[in-house]
Amino acid sequence: MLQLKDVSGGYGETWVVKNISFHIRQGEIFSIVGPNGSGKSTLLKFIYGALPYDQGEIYVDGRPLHEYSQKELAKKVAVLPQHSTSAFSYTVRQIVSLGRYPHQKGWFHQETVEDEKIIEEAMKDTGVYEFQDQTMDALSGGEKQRVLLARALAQEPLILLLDEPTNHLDISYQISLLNTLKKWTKTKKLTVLAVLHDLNMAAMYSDRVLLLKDGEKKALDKPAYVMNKPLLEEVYRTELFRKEHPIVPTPLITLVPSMSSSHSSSPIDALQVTTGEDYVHIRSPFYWKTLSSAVIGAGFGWHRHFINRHVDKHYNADDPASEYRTYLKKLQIDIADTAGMMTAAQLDGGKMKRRVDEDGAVLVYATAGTGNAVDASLAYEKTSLPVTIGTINIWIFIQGSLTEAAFAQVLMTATEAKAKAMMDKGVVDPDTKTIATGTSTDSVLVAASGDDPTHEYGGTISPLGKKVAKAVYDAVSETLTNDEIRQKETT
Ligand SMILES: Nc1ncnc2c1ncn2[C@@H]1O[C@H](COP(=O)(O)OP(=O)(O)OP(=O)(O)O)[C@@H](O)[C@H]1O
Repeated sequence: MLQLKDVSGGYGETWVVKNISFHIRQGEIFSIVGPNGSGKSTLLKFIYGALPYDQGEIYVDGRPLHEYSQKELAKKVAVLPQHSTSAFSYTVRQIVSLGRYPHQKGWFHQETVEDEKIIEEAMKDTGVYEFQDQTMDALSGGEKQRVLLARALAQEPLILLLDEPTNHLDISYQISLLNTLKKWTKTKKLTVLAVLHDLNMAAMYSDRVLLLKDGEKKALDKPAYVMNKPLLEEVYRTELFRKEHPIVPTPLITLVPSMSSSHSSSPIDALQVTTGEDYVHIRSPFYWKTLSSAVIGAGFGWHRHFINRHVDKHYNADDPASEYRTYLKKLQIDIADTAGMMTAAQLDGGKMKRRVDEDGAVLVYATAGTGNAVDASLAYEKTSLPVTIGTINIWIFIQGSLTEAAFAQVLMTATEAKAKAMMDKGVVDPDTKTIATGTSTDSVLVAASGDDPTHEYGGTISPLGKKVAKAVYDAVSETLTNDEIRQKETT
């Protein structure tokens, strides 16, 4: 649909675009990204004929660009430029109607019923229909942008060129615009070429991305390959991080503010433990990166308050998370900073274990009740829900940074160590009468202080895994002993 072969050019003698080639297929969303001044807008200007290029050739729908008259080109290519001067005294509808101009015949450019239908559809799709009778000067920057997009759509082009289309738009219109474009690539076979500054928008919506630097092609591929940390760091000359989007299969690029992440003393030593009537509170002066199944703050997060709350064995709330938030408010602890667990087990039976070596320190805190002990291998036979006290909560604080793989491996290591502790203590599933591997409501939290060292692995025989396994085994074994003693005392 749109092909560039070795295109170079610029302003006067200096080429700001150098030897660019690509072929965009029909229905594709293709974006151009790159730092300021890398030649993105200039390349777009070549394609819509606003600036002559010095070398190479551009083909639109298979035909060389220079063979098109302006009107012929306007039937195939519509543009939403970065800076456009719009006629302020015209109404929205009049501006959008201009999009039909290349399709109208005769001297008077009479609007047909078909034209009217297309104009209305374009206004509706861009959310400007309700102010169609207002003049452009009465609109905000974002609204004007949407009117100009409606005009470009009314043109019914084969190819839509957009230069930073989301510039003035609030986030809901950014998403809505890109969703609309995506829809049109499917329903109308529209081909989209967009200059985008937002790498995440480019990654989420583009089929392919061209990365430019100083007018040259640095990469041209699917977003998963172009959004490559070392490559982007080199091109943008800044430190950034790549993560995977939590909902859709696309990379997410994030920036890191310049903050010192090293702590003056051991981060484990900086943890303060306080005990209330019905809770144990571990607080830190700084945030820890956590992965947990806590009631509050589950999943990946950043926290500096860790609460293990004791509740009565008959505790029953319709919405435990909401009830827990009310509880934290009463304690005047900031919910956003908190990972909070619950247990009906006695908190004073909890155990803390610390392990230190040259690779840093690990602190494990565990509480245990075993009334709901389960043998995982026979859990499929169970039909009843947990009714008695019985949760093992394990918190693992690790000095250093963890890769995502290490987080996953630490969870495995801790689970294996817990299961072995249960086995050695002879904890039995009350239904199956076989050795239990955990309880049905166990919860775990892994927290990393975020400074040095970086732990690549957390498996059982890695330096980190060895410390975690031993500390979890010891903490769980001892808290199980306490639970056992308590049960004997109460029976
Ligand atoms: N009209 C012009 N006359 C002379 N030089 C220009 C002109 N427009 C742009 N340039 C220069 O060409 C280079 C590429 O500019 P261009 O606008 O294509 O970059 P860009 O990648 O779109 O940048 P931005 O992200 O800042 O919009 C820059 O060095 C710029 O200064």
